[in-house]
Amino acid sequence: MSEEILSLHNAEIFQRENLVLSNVNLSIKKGEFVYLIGKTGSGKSSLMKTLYGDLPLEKGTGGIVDFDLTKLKEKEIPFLRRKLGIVFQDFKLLNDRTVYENLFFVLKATGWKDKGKMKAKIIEVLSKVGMETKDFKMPFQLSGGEQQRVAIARALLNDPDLILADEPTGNLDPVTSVDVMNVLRDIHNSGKTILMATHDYALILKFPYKTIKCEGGELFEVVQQKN
Ligand SMILES: Nc1ncnc2c1ncn2[C@@H]1O[C@H](COP(=O)(O)OP(=O)(O)OP(=O)(O)O)[C@@H](O)[C@H]1O
Repeated sequence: MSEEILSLHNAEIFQRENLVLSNVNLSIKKGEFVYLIGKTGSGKSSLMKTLYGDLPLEKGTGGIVDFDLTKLKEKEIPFLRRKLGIVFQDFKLLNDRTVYENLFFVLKATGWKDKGKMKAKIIEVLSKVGMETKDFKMPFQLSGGEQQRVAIARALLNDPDLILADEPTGNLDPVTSVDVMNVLRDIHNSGKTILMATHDYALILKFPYKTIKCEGGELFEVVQQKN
């Protein structure tokens, strides 16, 4: 049986005192690609935030990589995030430094010391997203799709066990979205586990993977029709 990398049992997801999702049961195994879909405001981001320790898991049980979400302490959150690669809709690159420096900054902050190894790692992850020739550019000199590629490269730096992508194509046009999705698919095909929140149904049809839907305050697995 393959290894479970994320599990939630009877979890309740809150935004402060507001219950957003209840009775949440979710299991993701190593190597899976899973979509989290649902209308705006249905709770996708709240669930993602609970998974990376931005919202506490107060009811139910949950485990992600090697961490118990019910017992997660403030000081453990950076260590949890090191095992996760997180990709956001708005890229969140530092605009005052180059692509290379953005990635170098993360490596330094996560304890890397050897400059040669850091350089090799940066080239490795940029090559995975096809951005190795643009390492000297500032983020604002890149298109949205290129910025998201760099953000995906940044998420790969510490060889994460799980990638959480919250609407990674939300700011991109349909053609660029497919481009970025091709990158995520290649990363998945190389063995990575990915949970991606999206409301882009066209992408799901083009890149079909297991799909979980947030609706009416609960989660359901969507059974995809085979044509
Ligand atoms: N910081 C907050 N404080 C209180 N309530 C919030 C907060 N952020 C979101 N909510 C509420 O929680 C519910 C779920 O929001 P969430 O952002 O998780 O939805 P979503 O499915 O990710 O939506 P979208 O697709 O628009 O990002 C909504 O009713 C929203 O109004």
